[in-house]
Amino acid sequence: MPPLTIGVLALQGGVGEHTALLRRAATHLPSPSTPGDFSFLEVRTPSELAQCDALIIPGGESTTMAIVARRLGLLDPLRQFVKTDGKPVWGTCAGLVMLAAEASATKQGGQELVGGLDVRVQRNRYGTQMQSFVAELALPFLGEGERPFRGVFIRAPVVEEVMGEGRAEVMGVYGEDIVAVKQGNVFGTSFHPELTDDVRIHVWWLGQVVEAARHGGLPVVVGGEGA
Ligand SMILES: NC(=O)CC[C@H](N)C(=O)O
Repeated sequence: MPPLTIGVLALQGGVGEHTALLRRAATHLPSPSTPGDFSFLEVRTPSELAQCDALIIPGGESTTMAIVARRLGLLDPLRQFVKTDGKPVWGTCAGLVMLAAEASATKQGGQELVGGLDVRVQRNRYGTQMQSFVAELALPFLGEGERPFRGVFIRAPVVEEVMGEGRAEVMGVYGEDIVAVKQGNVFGTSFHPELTDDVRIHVWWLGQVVEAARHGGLPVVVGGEGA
């Protein structure tokens, strides 16, 4: 299999942290997925995006990210990457907001989204930066009997509604709140695994990317339109 190029959208937010954890995660994948099987690319232009087999959209500020993406001509290529090409994409925090079909608690006039997940998110569910917290999350997709994952929540969104025919699969909850969700090729988490030194979710996601490449892509489960 040719090396896979994993992009991290680098308009704003926790870019370096994701790249560092991806590099570490690559060393944990079972052979033949050795680190040499991957290259990592910070994505700022449509032509960089076109080189990627998979993409992470990091945390930051989704309104800013959308404005910058629009200015750089990246919004439509991102929509195509996620919804037409069906490439694996993972959004963390603001990245989850970008991948949602709808976002509430958004100022008048709304914000542009990429879409891909048939969900409505509520932004800033737990309040301001000052109300940031860490919570132990049981994440079944990491495997049976795995220890909890330390979820870092910073002005985090939650999935307040799974829309449509419920094609988005709930992957993790915090109390009653949905904080991890997956729909075909699209995965989103409310929290920031890249701000921990726990590689497990990055390892799991890279494993999904490798599987998708082996089988010619993950199923695209027609996602939300974005705003
Ligand atoms: N840590 C974060 O990514 C915060 C997300 C931000 N509150 C937003 O709505 O876009």
